[in-house]
Amino acid sequence: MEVTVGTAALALALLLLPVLYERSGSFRFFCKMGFYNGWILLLALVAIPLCALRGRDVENMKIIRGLMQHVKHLYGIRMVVRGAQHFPPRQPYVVVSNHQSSLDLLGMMEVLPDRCVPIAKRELLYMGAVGVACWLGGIIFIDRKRTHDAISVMAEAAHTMLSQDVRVWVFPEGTRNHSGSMLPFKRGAFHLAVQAQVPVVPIVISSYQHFYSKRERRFTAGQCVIQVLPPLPTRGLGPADVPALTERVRAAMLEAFEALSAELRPTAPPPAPQ
Ligand SMILES: CCCCC/C=C\C/C=C\CCCCCCCC(=O)SCCNC(=O)CCNC(=O)[C@H](O)C(C)(C)COP(=O)(O)OP(=O)(O)OC[C@H]1O[C@@H](n2cnc3c(N)ncnc32)[C@H](O)[C@@H]1OP(=O)(O)O
Ligand SMILES: CCCCCCCC/C=C\CCCCCCCC(=O)OC[C@@H](O)COP(=O)(O)O
Repeated sequence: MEVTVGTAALALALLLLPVLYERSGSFRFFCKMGFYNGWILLLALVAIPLCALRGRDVENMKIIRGLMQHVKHLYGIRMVVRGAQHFPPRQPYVVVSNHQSSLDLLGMMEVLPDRCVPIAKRELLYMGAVGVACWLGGIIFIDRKRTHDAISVMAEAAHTMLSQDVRVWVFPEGTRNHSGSMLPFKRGAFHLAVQAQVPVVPIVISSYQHFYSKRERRFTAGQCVIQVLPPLPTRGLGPADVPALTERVRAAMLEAFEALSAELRPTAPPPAPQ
């Protein structure tokens, strides 16, 4: 009898789910984000054996990129890349980009150059299969609570970039930022570029506000522009130049971010005729 009641309750709940999905924006939001995380976890399980054939290797980022590129279609997100010609050919560089949400992975995978690894917080390592896939992809992990250790890891990265022809992708805001602007930039990425004497390539991912908002629990289809800005050389610069370089790059990125936000903002409907 208990089994029958339980089964009936489960069947009813399953029947109600599509209704709830249709009627509740919040429920839809949580379903979409849950599926996003679950799907990435599943993709990581596919990526692990493929990447393990090489061991920990930057070339594995091509596998991760390839496996991730369809995800935007599942959500109806159209991605437009502008300025891809600005990527310097055949040389190491440091990419810096704004960081709004875990959705940034989609934009990153859209433009990720070959032999380019992100710098990520070490907590990602403990996300089960995702952590293992990230490790196999050669992602560089830093402990944000230990500044001295993080700086050592980045100094080592400067060496690796030159000796192994590797590019590095950093989110200089250091954390996700949903404010609709950009946080002050931390200087690690710019020290890294100056230490390795390689250019900084700024990338701006347009605001998600018109199709995604964590606060409002809104996630619909939409368009995202990924704008690659002209690289800034660092040859001849030293540690004393890092603050000015940081501010120059942030100002250029903020200007591009605001221009994209204005361009993509849905235009208000025309006023109703009197
Ligand atoms: C298909 C299968 C899929 C499976 C896998 C699925 C998905 C994975 C795929 C891809 C993964 C993508 C990765 C995801 C992205 C994750 C993004 C993140 O994790 S963001 C968070 C981590 N990143 C950062 O924090 C980078 C930015 N931070 C910095 O650069 C910081 O400066 C810092 C180095 C971390 C240190 O920060 P802290 O707050 O502790 O200190 P300060 O910034 O105030 O710096 C103190 C002082 O030190 C100087 N400094 C900084 N760096 C250096 C350096 N390298 N060398 C010398 N000096 C340095 C700095 O200038 C300050 O001094 P001063 O105040 O005098 O200027
Ligand atoms: C055995 C443990 C199993 C745990 C399973 C966890 C499952 C998680 C599954 C998929 C997660 C997919 C998203 C991973 C990539 C997220 C990248 C990201 O955006 O990181 C945030 C980081 O930039 C800044 O962090 P904070 O904003 O400071 O916070």
